Amino acid sequence: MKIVDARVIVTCPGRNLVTLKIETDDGIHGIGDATLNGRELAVVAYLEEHVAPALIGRDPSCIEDIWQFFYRGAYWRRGPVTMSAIGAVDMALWDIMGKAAGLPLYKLLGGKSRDRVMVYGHATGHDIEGCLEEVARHVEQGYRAVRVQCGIPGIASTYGVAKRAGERYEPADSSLPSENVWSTSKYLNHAPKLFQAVRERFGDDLHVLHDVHHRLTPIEAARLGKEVEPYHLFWLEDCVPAENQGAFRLIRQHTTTPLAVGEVFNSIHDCRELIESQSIDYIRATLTHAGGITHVRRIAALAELYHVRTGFHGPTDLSPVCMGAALHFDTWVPNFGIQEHMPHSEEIEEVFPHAYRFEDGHFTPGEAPGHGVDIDEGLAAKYPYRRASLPVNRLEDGTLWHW
Ligand SMILES: O=C(O)C(=O)C[C@H](O)[C@H](O)CO
Ligand SMILES: [Mg+2]
Repeated sequence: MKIVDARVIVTCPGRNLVTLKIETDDGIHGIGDATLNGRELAVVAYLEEHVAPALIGRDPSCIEDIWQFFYRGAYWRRGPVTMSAIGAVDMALWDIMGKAAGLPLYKLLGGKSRDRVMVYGHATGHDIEGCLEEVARHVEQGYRAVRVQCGIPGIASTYGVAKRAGERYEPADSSLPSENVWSTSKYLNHAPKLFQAVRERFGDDLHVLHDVHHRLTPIEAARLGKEVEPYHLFWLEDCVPAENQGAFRLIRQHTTTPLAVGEVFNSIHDCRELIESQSIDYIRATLTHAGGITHVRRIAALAELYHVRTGFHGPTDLSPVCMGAALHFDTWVPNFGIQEHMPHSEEIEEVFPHAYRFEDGHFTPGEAPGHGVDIDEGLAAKYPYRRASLPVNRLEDGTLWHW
């Protein structure tokens, strides 16, 4: 089998999504997600100029060699643009090989380690009461695990809170970055009250998660982790920016609240120290942004040695293609923890027909060969690209902060 075509499809059914489609001479095609939120066209250019032409004529079954070719062979290693491009190629090749073998991807990876994949949904509210209503809605839908985020008194807007009640939260909310204001002290005073209210209303069994979105310093994160211990969070996510992996040791020394990190990581080198020092509990690096299945399974294997489990990033800025591939990975990987789930809009679901299904707080990947997700190119063409940027964040005195 040989690759005869590789092309990039950009579509914006409510948000930009980038898909690589690889076709072979025996009529099998595979697709991969290459969406890098707010920087979509950078990956498109990388794929179109440097990757797609070099794929033509290659044997798609040489998944490892093709991965090495684009990683080592590029000389300029790592980074979100390169690794998202490699991730899309890798996902598409696994899809092709699953279809060629007539097997769902999880069987190629090593088979089922579980019957279904637990996911967490997002509850967001302008205040604690609004958030509790959203938690209740998720519980009614069957979710066993819910991420809770709410507005902070005295701060006009913050990460994870939808503009209007009942609306979906989409962070890439304007053409150029909108500006948020942040106050660590107001946040730290308020956040524990939310978890207390969730426990009082929903009891002990619900898994409760929270995303700090990189805003604290290590000692502030240590304070938060320690203060919220009575509420038994499933995890506290991205409590500090993680360029300094050693910083997590300090947080770890102070708290038993489980820590999750890694949605912005692109390679095993971004988390090796975090994992080996046993400073975290969940690794969130995704198939799309961290070099695809071939690379993320190396991360998962390292993590397994240190009792670290997977908790893949799964926002709407990753397409159903990534979600489908992730659900196969989750079904197989021995050290699975949880999978994030932000439902895509109906328009997006129509553009990407898929075999995966939600039922009772869990997903199953389906039995279709490959990852089980396809793209309706005719429909995709009806939604042209629109530039959209993630916000930036400033402290109350104007200092640019982590968003
Ligand atoms: O889903 C999460 O945990 C996020 O933090 C979502 C991110 O803000 C989003 O993917 C940025 O593109
Ligand atoms: Mg996050």
